Amino acid sequence: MRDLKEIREEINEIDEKLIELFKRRMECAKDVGNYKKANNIPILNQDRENEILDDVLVRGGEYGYAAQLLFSNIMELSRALQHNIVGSGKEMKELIENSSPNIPYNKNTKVACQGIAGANNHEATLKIFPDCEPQFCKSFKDVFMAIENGEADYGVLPVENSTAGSVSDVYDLILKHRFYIIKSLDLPIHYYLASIPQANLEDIEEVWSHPQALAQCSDKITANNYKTLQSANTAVAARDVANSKRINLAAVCNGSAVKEYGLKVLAENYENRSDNTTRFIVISKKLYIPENAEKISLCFGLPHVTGTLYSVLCRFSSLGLNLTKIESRTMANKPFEYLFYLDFTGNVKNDEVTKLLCALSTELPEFSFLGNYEEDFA
Ligand SMILES: O=C(O)C(=O)C[C@]1(C(=O)O)C=C[C@@H](O)C=C1
Repeated sequence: MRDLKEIREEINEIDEKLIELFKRRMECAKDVGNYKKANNIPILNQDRENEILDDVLVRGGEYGYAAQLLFSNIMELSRALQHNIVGSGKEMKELIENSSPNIPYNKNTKVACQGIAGANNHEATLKIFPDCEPQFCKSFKDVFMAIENGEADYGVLPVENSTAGSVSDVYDLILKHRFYIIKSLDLPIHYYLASIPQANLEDIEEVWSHPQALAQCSDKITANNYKTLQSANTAVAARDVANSKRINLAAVCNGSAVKEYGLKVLAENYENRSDNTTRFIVISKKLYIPENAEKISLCFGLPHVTGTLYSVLCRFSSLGLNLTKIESRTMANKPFEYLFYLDFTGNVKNDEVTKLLCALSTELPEFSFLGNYEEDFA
């Protein structure tokens, strides 16, 4: 067996050559970039890349697939360099530069949320916009429509719960409308099992609530063998239980709904997990990027090329930006084609981040920058 020190010396020797070759290759890519700029030729040449990848697969022998991965990353870097030379993504750059850091708000600002008084959405809305009179909408879709039609300035929406997972309807609407996300709030959610004042815990046979709340409280509901019925939201469940006058019924709802609809608390902290938290976002037609923004959201489709998602993720991680969320949703009318929604840590004030977004905006189909915002914790 060879001595470790000796092998490492050989690796150092090879790396020295590799780095020189890599630098030479990047200089060539730069020259091609200048040529493409002068002749108005697109940066990406998929046929040329495929030709190179096919070639390295064969020449790489037993390391053929690894060699393909290496070269697809090298070409990704070479394209990134060329995008800089050409000045791709001007619109993206302007969009970011023209955004304002302060989110305007006073008590007359129109804020839309789904549900009725006492719902979790209402609570989140008041936490973010303390003195506002929310415009209650029947559905998440109506919140988006209120923004679309200019009836509301902002919309507050739940996107994810720590127990029950993503609110997929909201992600579908985000991808459809592509409004900007200008803030997020993590709100701890505690539930009560509540009934009309005449009822006792032993009387309960059936529980009403929103499907997400039923999922977040599934342990106790299942243990008690309760029948469940889905409501439009937790406050609607509370209101309907109050109106039903039935003693065998209870709602899973929050403290505001208990008060709002005069219910009796039968059990507290009904959620499966004590750290039960829901993440809400604020959407807006106008882009605001606060000074201390720390989360970047974007979405895109993928060209039918092996490893594209991987190489896009690599480009973020090479800038030290971590992926914190990824959702894939099927495209409308295109079975088995996907749109991706992603959250990364980071701030677009970093020049390298803006350059990356500019490059991606010209390379990826259906690309949208959805915002760069602060994350608050209630
Ligand atoms: O040959 C080109 O057109 C280049 O720009 C070079 C290169 C490469 O790095 O090999 C980079 C981008 C293209 O998509 C194809 C190939």
